[in-house]
Amino acid sequence: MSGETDGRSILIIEDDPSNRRIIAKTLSPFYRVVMASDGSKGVLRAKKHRPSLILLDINLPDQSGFDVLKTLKKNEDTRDIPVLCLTAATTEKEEEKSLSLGAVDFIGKPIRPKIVLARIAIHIEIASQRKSLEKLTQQDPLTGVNNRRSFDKALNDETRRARRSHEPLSLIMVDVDHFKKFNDNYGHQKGDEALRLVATALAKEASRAGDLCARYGGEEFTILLPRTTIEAVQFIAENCRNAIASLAIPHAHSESAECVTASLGCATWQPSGEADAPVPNLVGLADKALYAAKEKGRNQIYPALHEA
Ligand SMILES: Nc1nc2c(ncn2[C@@H]2O[C@H](COP(=O)(O)OP(=O)(O)OP(=O)(O)O)[C@@H](O)[C@H]2O)c(=O)[nH]1
Repeated sequence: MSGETDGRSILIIEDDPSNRRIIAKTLSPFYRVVMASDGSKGVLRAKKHRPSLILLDINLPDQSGFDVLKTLKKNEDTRDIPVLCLTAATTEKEEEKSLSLGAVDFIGKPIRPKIVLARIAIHIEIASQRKSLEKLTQQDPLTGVNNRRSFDKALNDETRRARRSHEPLSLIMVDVDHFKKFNDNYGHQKGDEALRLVATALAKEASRAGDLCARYGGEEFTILLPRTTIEAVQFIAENCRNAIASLAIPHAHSESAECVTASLGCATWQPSGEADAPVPNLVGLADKALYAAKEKGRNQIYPALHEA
């Protein structure tokens, strides 16, 4: 262990002050330590601090540690945080219950500091490897932005969220213009480089929390914009178009400009509030708008054809 926290933190949910002190003293040279003396405070601090790991005492004054564990596992913000359970009365039943509710491990009291430290280190390492793997499965390897699979999932999640909140959901489809000619004249490696630059420029424009920029396939990208109105999406699309043209990647064989440009189509869904109202095919609508932008001469945006 390096002796530095590296931004990693541990939340200790334990009612016994002397145990809290021993654990905190053991951990503080290596981790930032946050403490809570009961289950309710523990859940609140877990949501607020999003610690790297939680040490959870099973016997708490206000509620059982099992209930805290259930709450943590149900909540989107805390469910992926590894939880290590602690208890004095180690019975097989308790141990089995903790693990089946989603705890990663179980430590019996009295606390043996070196064992606690070693187990924490193992579980933090596993969690960090899992995070890296998860990121890899969501990323397009060429450009580093989200991949199609990640986009499909986000579209599904955001559609459900928009239905619940009645907030608008917008989508932009982006297609690089005359890209076949770019590859044919400058080569595939230069083509790949151009796609990377375009992706980075688009990701910068879609940087609000919840926005998602993804490579939809080939030289086509998509931007998902929750809580974005039909007017706002056009503004963002125009910024994206401008950001790509401003890269000034020479494209002497384009019929639209002297540099790499893109055409963009927008679509917006404003949920009506009726629970069974049909969900529009946002990708299809944005694709139609994109086609219209291409037809009109490329290097331009085409607004949503109609409010879906
Ligand atoms: N370098 C590179 N090229 C790609 C990649 N994926 C797709 N392409 C190329 O993108 C080009 C897309 O060509 P088309 O679909 O004909 O479209 P276009 O030439 O851009 O024409 P318009 O879209 O009508 O403006 C093809 O030549 C593909 O080979 C990639 O990962 N790297």
